[in-house]
Amino acid sequence: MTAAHTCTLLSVRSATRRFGGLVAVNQLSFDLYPGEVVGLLGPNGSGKTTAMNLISGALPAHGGQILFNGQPIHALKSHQIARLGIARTFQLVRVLGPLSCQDNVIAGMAFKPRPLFGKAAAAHAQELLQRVGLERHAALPAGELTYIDQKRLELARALALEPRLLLLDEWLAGLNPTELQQGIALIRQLQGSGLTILMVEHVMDAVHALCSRCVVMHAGTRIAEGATAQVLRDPEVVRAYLGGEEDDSREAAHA
Ligand SMILES: Nc1ncnc2c1ncn2[C@@H]1O[C@H](COP(=O)(O)OP(=O)(O)OP(=O)(O)O)[C@@H](O)[C@H]1O
Repeated sequence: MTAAHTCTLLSVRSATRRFGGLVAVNQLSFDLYPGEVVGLLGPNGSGKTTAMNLISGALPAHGGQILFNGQPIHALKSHQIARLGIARTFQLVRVLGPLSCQDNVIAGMAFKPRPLFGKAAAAHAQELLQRVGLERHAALPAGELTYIDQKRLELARALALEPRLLLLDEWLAGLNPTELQQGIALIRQLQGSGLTILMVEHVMDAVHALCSRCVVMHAGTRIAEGATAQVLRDPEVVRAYLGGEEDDSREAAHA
């Protein structure tokens, strides 16, 4: 085993997922190393969210392996994967609207390896709310937050798991330019704390600012991987993005 292998945090190996005749993720492979922020890119429908769902256990894979810290996780349930240290946010924000922000974060703690209760949970929730800039809203029902603040709350709830790997699915989408800069700064802070982050992102300014490396998918397949600037100049990547919506070729090719 090489040195690179011994320090791999996540290893996706030929992961495959079909929906009927459609191969949404086709033999996808890539590794993540501790402390990296890596972009998972590709045009709409290329399989990015499905790949995130395979890693987090929201969907079972139909082939391949996913190892976290050397341990196979592809056959585990999502709550077991969360306990091992993988947390995520969703493309469409999922906060518990009627509950206070503090209670939303406490709900996230139920899945952490050493759950906290009572005052200890409340104090930790307050720390997490502070970390994402929501400390003044602890008692507010989550449904009353603005869109970016709901995103911040979802992040605090993911951090409540004390993850080693954070999966962000278009966390920066829909933010105005000021909010985007705040969001980028927040992700940078998380990276500074040693967290490893895999982010699906269409906002290229954010990808350039945050991701040292990118994996690019098209029609379910990895078409490029490497340093961000280099990958984004790759003619196949440019073609995939300029090509617009996915065609049906993978159905024909892989059914
Ligand atoms: N639950 C599902 N049932 C059937 N098809 C699905 C399902 N989820 C995803 N797909 C299909 O799988 C393909 C990949 O979808 P996926 O959402 O992973 O792409 P994506 O790259 O995340 O797209 P976007 O950038 O638009 O979010 C698409 O053709 C999509 O329609």
